[in-house]
Amino acid sequence: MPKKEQMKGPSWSFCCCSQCLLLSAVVNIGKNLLKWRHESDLRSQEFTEESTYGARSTHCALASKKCTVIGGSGFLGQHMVERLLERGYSVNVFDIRQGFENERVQFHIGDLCSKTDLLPALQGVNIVFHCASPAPFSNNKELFYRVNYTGTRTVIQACKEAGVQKLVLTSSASVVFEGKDIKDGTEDLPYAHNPIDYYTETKILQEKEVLGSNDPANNFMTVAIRPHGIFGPRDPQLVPIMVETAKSGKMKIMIGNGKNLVDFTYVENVVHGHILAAEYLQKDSPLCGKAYHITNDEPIPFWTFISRVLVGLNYDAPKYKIPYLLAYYLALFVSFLVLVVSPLITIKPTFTPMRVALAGTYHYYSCERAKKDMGYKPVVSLDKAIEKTVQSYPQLRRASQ
Ligand SMILES: NC(=O)C1=CN([C@@H]2O[C@H](COP(=O)(O)OP(=O)(O)OC[C@H]3O[C@@H](n4cnc5c(N)ncnc54)[C@H](OP(=O)(O)O)[C@@H]3O)[C@@H](O)[C@H]2O)C=CC1
Ligand SMILES: CC(C)CCC[C@@H](C)[C@H]1CC[C@H]2C3=C(CC[C@]12C)[C@@]1(C)CCC(=O)C[C@@H]1CC3
Repeated sequence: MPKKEQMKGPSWSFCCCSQCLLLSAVVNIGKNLLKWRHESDLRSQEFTEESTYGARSTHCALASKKCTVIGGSGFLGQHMVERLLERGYSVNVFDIRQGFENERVQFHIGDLCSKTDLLPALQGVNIVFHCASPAPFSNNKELFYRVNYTGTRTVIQACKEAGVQKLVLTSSASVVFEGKDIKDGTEDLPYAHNPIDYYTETKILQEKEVLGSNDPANNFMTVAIRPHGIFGPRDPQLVPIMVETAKSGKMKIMIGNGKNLVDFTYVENVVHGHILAAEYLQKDSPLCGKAYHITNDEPIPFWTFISRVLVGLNYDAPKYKIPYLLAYYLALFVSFLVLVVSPLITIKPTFTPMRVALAGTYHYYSCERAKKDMGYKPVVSLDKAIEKTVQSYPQLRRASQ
């Protein structure tokens, strides 16, 4: 709407004859209209330029910018919160712990499995981002089932009850991965019949629940984002595990021939994909009830990525190679031994069949659907992402010898 002063009546000039008055009024109205049109063009131009989120986001961005990030204290969640605040959203965080301090964020501490805990965090909120999960390497099956599956059902119920309109789930590209090569996999691939671990099994159940609950007729729309191999500053997992493995001297051998391409996705690109999805998710949009791969769109040989990060942190790149199948059966054998001795001692092996599969096979995914339906394009290239990540871990850098 034009501002008040632009709406004010025409200003009268010195001659008072009726023709002149009429002419002057018409001229002034014309001028004001032109001025308003120009300013409104500028405003929309400003929005489009400032926004990488496309024209269709205008409605959402102006109408409602209140959201809750479930899992907002975690690695991805914190990056989500930072970007959402920059984009002018008002942000609630719901998490089992408070991971950081920020006076602009309203924290709600609770367990997502409890609707009573959730409901206060969802009042007056239009969009919910659900990116909470137990850590993927946990062995606690019951916890995965409770949080990822039944907990997500509770999130859906609570969203509906609180009148939330959009639910954006952080799923995982691994929901279609069975430990066998996937090259440029699309979202049409079926869910894994034999998921690589229990974490993935419950991510499948979770995604099905969220997409199945999409109900635009009742003003409840859902979408699932499937990232893969998220990395970036403050990640407590990927880079620290790599460095830990290198420090213990176990990072000397490459699994397979070193050529297998994999997606590693910079956290800011993952965040960008989530926000785009939220802003493009409208009643009539193709996003409703669908899953979207979000990657860096630059698959890289697994061992090249590992080597670049390690060398960047002053560790040696792995040099030797072991055939993939040999490594896989060795890891199976190790798991068997660990199981046998488990009543006596608890061992957590680094070398697991799941990690061998992740390290030795091709698994990269097409993000064409996200490009087409929401204009997705990575905002940070892989080179820049690796550079930024390496720089962000000075404490993990090996001192020069
Ligand atoms: N990291 C990756 O490479 C990939 C991750 N994903 C998905 O992305 C999402 C975010 O992952 P990431 O940021 O790495 O994970 P984090 O573990 O860093 O963040 C998850 C957050 O959720 C919290 N949380 C766990 N259980 C509950 C609960 N019952 N109620 C409330 N909060 C809870 C965690 O608390 P606490 O730390 O105390 O457990 C943590 O703060 C997850 O859904 C994951 O499955 C998908 C693909 C790849
Ligand atoms: C010890 C080395 C041989 C491997 C070190 C790197 C790994 C820690 C990571 C390489 C691929 C990553 C990955 C995940 C976790 C960390 C890696 C195994 C996920 C399992 C995280 C959760 C998901 O949803 C899927 C990810 C696939 C890739």
